[in-house]
Amino acid sequence: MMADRPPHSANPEPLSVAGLSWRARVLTYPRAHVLTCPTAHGLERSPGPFTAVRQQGGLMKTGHQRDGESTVPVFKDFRAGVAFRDVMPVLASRESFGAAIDGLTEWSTPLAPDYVAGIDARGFILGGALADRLGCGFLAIRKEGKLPGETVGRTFSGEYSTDRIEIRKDLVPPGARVLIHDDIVATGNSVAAAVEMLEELGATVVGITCLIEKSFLKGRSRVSVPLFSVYSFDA
Ligand SMILES: O=P(O)(O)OC[C@H]1O[C@H](OP(=O)(O)OP(=O)(O)O)[C@H](O)[C@@H]1O
Ligand SMILES: Nc1ncnc2[nH]cnc12
Repeated sequence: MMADRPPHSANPEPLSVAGLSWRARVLTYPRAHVLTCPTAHGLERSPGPFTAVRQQGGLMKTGHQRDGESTVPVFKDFRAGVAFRDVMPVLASRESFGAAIDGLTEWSTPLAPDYVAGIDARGFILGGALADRLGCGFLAIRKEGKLPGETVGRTFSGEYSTDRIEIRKDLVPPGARVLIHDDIVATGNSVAAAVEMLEELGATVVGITCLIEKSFLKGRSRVSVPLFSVYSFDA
């Protein structure tokens, strides 16, 4: 099945992303291809271009931003002395946004989720785009007090704050296959709380994706489901 995704009419010229043109990326990850991807049904599939990009030293490189350090700058005095990684430049760049969503889609497709659950608030941005690429519904895991109706929730502490997150009970069918997405996994306590809440509702959490992982905090050890990060920082 080939592309049914409309051309990117605002930017018709091909863009270079790690040696791949925008046109090539569109053809590689068309909506129709994602929806019918053989791996979603347990068959083999050759690695896509994002795999090749990640093999070049472990960090995604784009034509404009050469490495993760410059793409995801650190602000040291922003929140309680934590090395705050700002995702906004990644999202602001059409190229790095596109390459990130390609990578997240490539990794998630074989897991065949029914829903992407994004964590309030930054997890909604790429989480929503990913749900659309995967042909999934989107579940909002919100901060305390934002959702009507019956909810389940968990309270946890992260790098710089203590928060409570909640999800509506009635929107998660028992047995649903759910992929969790957040912008950053630091301590891992947010995604661990999200896994617990979804499992309490009878869902199966098939995987976790994030844009950035502070791998030295070992957040992925807090969960027992596969976790994928676009950028991983070990300091
Ligand atoms: O792995 P952890 O240590 O739990 O940290 C990761 C979480 O911390 C941030 O949440 P914050 O409440 O600051 O997010 P927002 O700006 O998206 O509201 C981030 O968006 C993740 O949700
Ligand atoms: N170091 C960090 N930078 C940005 N967002 C975060 N959320 C939790 N830790 C963070």
